[in-house]
Amino acid sequence: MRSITFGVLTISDTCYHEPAKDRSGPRLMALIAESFDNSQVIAAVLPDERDLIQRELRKWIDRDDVRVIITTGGTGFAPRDVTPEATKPLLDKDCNQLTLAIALTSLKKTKFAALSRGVCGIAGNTLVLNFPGSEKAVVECFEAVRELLPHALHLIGNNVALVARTHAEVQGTAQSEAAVPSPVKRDHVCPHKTGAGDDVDRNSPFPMVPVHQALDTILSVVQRSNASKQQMDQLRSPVNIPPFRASIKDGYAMKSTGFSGTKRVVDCIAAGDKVNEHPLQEDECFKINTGAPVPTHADCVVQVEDTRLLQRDKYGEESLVDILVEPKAGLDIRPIGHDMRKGDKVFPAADYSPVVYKSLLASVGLQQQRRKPKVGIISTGSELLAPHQPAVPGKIYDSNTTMLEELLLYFGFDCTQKLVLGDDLATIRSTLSTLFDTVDFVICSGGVSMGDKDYIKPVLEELKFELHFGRVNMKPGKPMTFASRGNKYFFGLPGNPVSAFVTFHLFALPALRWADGWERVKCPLPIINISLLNDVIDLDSRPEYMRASVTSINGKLCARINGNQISSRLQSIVGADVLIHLPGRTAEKPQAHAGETYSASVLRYDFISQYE
Ligand SMILES: Nc1nc2c(c(=O)[nH]1)N[C@H]1C(S)=C(S)[C@@H](COP(=O)(O)OP(=O)(O)OC[C@H]3O[C@@H](n4cnc5c(N)ncnc54)[C@H](O)[C@@H]3O)O[C@H]1N2
Ligand code: MOO
Ligand SMILES: [Mg+2]
Repeated sequence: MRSITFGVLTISDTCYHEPAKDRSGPRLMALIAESFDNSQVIAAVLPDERDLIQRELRKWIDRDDVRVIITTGGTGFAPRDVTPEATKPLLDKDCNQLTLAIALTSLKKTKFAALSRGVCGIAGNTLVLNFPGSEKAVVECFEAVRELLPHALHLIGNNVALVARTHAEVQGTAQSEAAVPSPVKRDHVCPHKTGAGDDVDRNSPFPMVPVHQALDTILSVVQRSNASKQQMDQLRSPVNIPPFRASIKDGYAMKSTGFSGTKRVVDCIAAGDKVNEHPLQEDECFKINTGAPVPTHADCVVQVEDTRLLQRDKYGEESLVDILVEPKAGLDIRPIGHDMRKGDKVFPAADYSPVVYKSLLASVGLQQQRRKPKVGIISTGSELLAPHQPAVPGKIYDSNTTMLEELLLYFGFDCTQKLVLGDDLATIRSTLSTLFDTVDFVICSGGVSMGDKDYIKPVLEELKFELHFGRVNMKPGKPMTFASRGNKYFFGLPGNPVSAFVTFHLFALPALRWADGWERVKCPLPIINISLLNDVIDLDSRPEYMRASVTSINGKLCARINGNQISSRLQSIVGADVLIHLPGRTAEKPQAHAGETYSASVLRYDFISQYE
């Protein structure tokens, strides 16, 4: 099934200079994704410059896959509002009635809609619609045309085969009848509420949301706790580091008021010794080791390399050394509290790395636990056997419980509960209704797709969870589900082991980090650009997250896909350094080729497998 591409063009001087201020463009993209399965969106932000707008529109109109362009902004009466003027010369046909439909819908909401001069028309095979710039107006205008779009595209195509296909594409179904399309579905009515599918509509009621939108939703729903940050902010050191004046070098401690030349070695001081308080003459010194306490009456250390041994006593101990450099006060001594003073903040900034947290705590003699989100893991499936059980016909070994627990530990989170449940409505219902008494997050695998034993979504609805999304436009991981009730969060990862692996990294991990107070930018895995080594890869209609291993070739990072990518084949995670992000297939770009650069999420710290 081919996807349909929408173009969303934000036209605003302000948004052009500060893209973060663009709310209407992203809102339109979200509306498109939730209304039309199998849609792609390309987007751009331009200033109110007629030539620039026209050039971008022309480029998009010339693309085969772009079937609808929606502009937002620049339709008003201000001198710089030129969107309609930029659009009109490109149109082959005016669509005045569509313009009227938008105007009538908007006028019902506000009389100020009369101040929008947006036009609608057809350019080549592309429908172009001018919407006003405000987010509210964009939602209203989209509502006015949403149900008309499938039929409009159908008619613009004017080709029976294309019409049928377009219809199927826009509806997100594989059916190819060319009947008048029914309105797109948005209601969250789960067909498996009773365990039996609805006979009339056998499609999922959940729109496929784009990956970035799914993550945005998660991070806007999950509450960010500053408990960890506060704990780090408030933690004061109970000790000085070093607690005594410590020698930085192996050498000789002496008085700087003395001189270079011959000195008697009066004693040897090792790390762990008490501070030596004996009087010291200017022609005397102590032999001393790195990390050992500098004697009270010495004020500098001269490293062994800058000395010469002159004599040993009868026991073989050094007795006379020649100091070859001028001793300077403070030389090679770390003063008390040099690295951290008693009462100082242990963490100058929040750092959530368990390595950092635990080692700094250890350095000041503390062992305190950090408050982290409480997480429970569930694997669902009546076919699952624990790895220690003997093989049984019809059953398979459960890899997800182990995988999810190890991933939590790897990323510094704990698993407080671990459960394996059969596909049984009552068990799932009763377990979920009590599990949240003790955990904040449940990361569950399986039971979220279209089977009559996929009970997760109906149980969540029964338990009054809000289902934020139930499908994501990605491969693997399509049935990925996220729900919440108050500050309790449920991640329904698809059961296929690789789907669970990928969706854990892309959604559950960022959510846990966010809940733990991490900065937004640090919540997802780090992303790098990487060059593809495989000759040709056929792109899927869904954006795909392929497991790949990284080779550094003359310093350039390159990735090779790890064999068969079917979501049941867990072996594809062996040696997987990154998830390479391949875009959904378009007519223009059906394949990925060697040498092309793609983004990739780094799965682990030691992420380069080979150097060439
Ligand atoms: N009619 C449709 N069927 C399916 C669709 C769809 O859109 N329409 N989506 C497919 C996709 S994509 C995925 S992914 C799976 C996910 O399904 P569920 O989340 O409901 O998972 P299950 O059906 O329970 O299991 C799927 C698969 O994975 C195996 N599995 C499950 N748990 C474990 C485990 N803990 N360890 C190892 N393997 C596990 C299970 O035996 C199944 O083979 O749905 C497709 N179906
Ligand atoms: O999306 Mo499913 O996760 O392809 O296997
Ligand atoms: Mg299933």
